Amino acid sequence: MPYASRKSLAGEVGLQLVPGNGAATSEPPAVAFRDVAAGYGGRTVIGQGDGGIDWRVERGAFVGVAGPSGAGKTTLVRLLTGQAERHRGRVEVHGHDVARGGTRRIGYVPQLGTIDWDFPLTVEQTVLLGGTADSRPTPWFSRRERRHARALLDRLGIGDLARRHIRELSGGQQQRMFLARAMVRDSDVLLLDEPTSGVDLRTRLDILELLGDLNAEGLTVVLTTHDLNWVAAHLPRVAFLNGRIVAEGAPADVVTPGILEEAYGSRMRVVHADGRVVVTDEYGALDGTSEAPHPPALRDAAASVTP
Ligand SMILES: Nc1ncnc2c1ncn2[C@@H]1O[C@H](COP(=O)(O)OP(=O)(O)OP(=O)(O)O)[C@@H](O)[C@H]1O
Repeated sequence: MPYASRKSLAGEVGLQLVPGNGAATSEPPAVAFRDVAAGYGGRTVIGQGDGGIDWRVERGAFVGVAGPSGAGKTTLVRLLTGQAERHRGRVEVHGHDVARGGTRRIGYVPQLGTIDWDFPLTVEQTVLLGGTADSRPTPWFSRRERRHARALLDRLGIGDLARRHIRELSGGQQQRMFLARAMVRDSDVLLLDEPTSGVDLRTRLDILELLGDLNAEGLTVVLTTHDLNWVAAHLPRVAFLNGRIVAEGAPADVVTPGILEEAYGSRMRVVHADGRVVVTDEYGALDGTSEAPHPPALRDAAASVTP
């Protein structure tokens, strides 16, 4: 189900969704970057120069962070998990400074390509280990923890794979396992680093549906992606990053040739057709990162549009 329809459904059952940044609330945002610069070995890769990154994600938002390779997307995510070198500024999760243990409410789904799949772990063990970042009295897991992990795996549709070795999973199943791992700590902010990479179209849609359900239940979702058309078609909000936040807003407002050129440094065309926004390269071919299907009307429009 597309995200927009899902929100209507949530509305029908009385769920109060915050559709994205800008919603009025007196509570601190789910995520806040305040004048932040960060990088590696002393080299600043985001927030260079005088202007650090100022960015906030409101509670209940569902936002995709897009930008070219090397733009700092993973670094931005790592700042939220306390794994990146912060050169200045402050990063907060629900008003708590990440540098002072504020990562407790963050659930993180890493890029699948960064995982050592030969590590001798079962699916259930991987999920359980997601809950052990805080100090625990015993090195083993309680029955309650196991039940919780099993319930999450069941909910994500892979309960029957709990005893399998992690290497035996498909890409979509791996994503679900890491989602369960991210949720096992009762996180209310989910961070996903490129969940659309290396999985097929069906799996992308399944992941989107799952994330939409979790978001409808109140979780804040922030993901990074290279897939512009997937973001434009399905997410309510997108932020473009290239060392700094270039623009942020609803796809219809910020997926524009000018902003794309500023973020990516190259000319792209943007087609509006059938109520959707589609990015193509300068020859009119659909953005190569996307496998999203597009109706013939979009392709015709893509072929005829001028930049
Ligand atoms: N561990 C590291 N040590 C040194 N430099 C790093 C490290 N990780 C990333 N970088 C550099 O930081 C910059 C930003 O990298 P980052 O991985 O955050 O970008 P990205 O937008 O996620 O890229 P991609 O889309 O290719 O994954 C790049 O120039 C990269 O080479």
